[in-house]
Amino acid sequence: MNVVTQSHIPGVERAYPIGEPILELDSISLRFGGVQALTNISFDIREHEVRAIIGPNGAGKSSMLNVIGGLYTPQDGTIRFRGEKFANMTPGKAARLGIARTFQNIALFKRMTVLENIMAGRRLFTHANFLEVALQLPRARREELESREKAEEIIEFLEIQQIRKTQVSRLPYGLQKRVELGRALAAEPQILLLDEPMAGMNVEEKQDMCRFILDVNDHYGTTMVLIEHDMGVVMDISDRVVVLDYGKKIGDGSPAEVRSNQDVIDAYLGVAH
Ligand SMILES: Nc1ncnc2c1ncn2[C@@H]1O[C@H](COP(=O)(O)OP(=O)(O)OP(=O)(O)O)[C@@H](O)[C@H]1O
Repeated sequence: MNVVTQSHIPGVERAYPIGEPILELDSISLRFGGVQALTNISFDIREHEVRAIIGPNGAGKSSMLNVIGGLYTPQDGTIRFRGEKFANMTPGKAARLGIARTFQNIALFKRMTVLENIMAGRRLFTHANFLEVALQLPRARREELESREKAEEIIEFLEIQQIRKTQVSRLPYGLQKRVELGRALAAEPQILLLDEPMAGMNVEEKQDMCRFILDVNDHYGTTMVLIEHDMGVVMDISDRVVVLDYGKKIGDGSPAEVRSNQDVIDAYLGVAH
């Protein structure tokens, strides 16, 4: 197997070399009434890699992410996570397996602060009931402290200390996206699904987001699956790219391989986006 040991920083060894497939999608087909959103799609995602899904509008990228995250159940095909077969993934199962995601339209609690939003991402790790929290019983206090500690670590990592007590609705779009990344990280995911993490950002915000995606991958070893329209961004930060068009897979490989694939050039790269 071709193990990639090169870090995203040239000349530096990767702390988490790319490993075996952690997620395998086999012959996935998904229909909405008469619309065939995905047709017989198979590909895998290796542990610790940055994997991109690209394709023109309506190609099926979001549908694919929603199948992985358990929001959509495909009519055909299977998903394997660390070799275990799942005919029907659900959002709850995905979360328990360590699959977290961000959304195209920011899904934060707008009236809460940055810190509170990131702490909200810890809910998988908190078990205290309402009464325990209200009475501040030992388990509730301990969980609250752990959540806060983890949230503060993430805030420092994402360089958002200055806004930790700011209400999210007051933040510019690019920073809200960074907070959303932080909230997903609070769940300590093994796989992070990013739905157009750079959409609507200016060049500077995009550069920042790219850096944080690579930093997260380098520092935590988190496997990343991202959908992105900006081809430049995808080619710069991805280890491997899968290309969809009209719900079918037309390319799969390294950025260089995908770039020189004629079907991809015809279907996607030749089209102005
Ligand atoms: N919930 C749904 N109900 C009905 N049709 C849907 C649904 N979700 C997606 N589709 C259809 O499935 C096809 C693939 O859509 P999808 O959103 O997955 O593509 P995409 O590549 O993410 O597009 P975009 O880049 O525009 O977001 C489209 O024809 C779309 O209209």
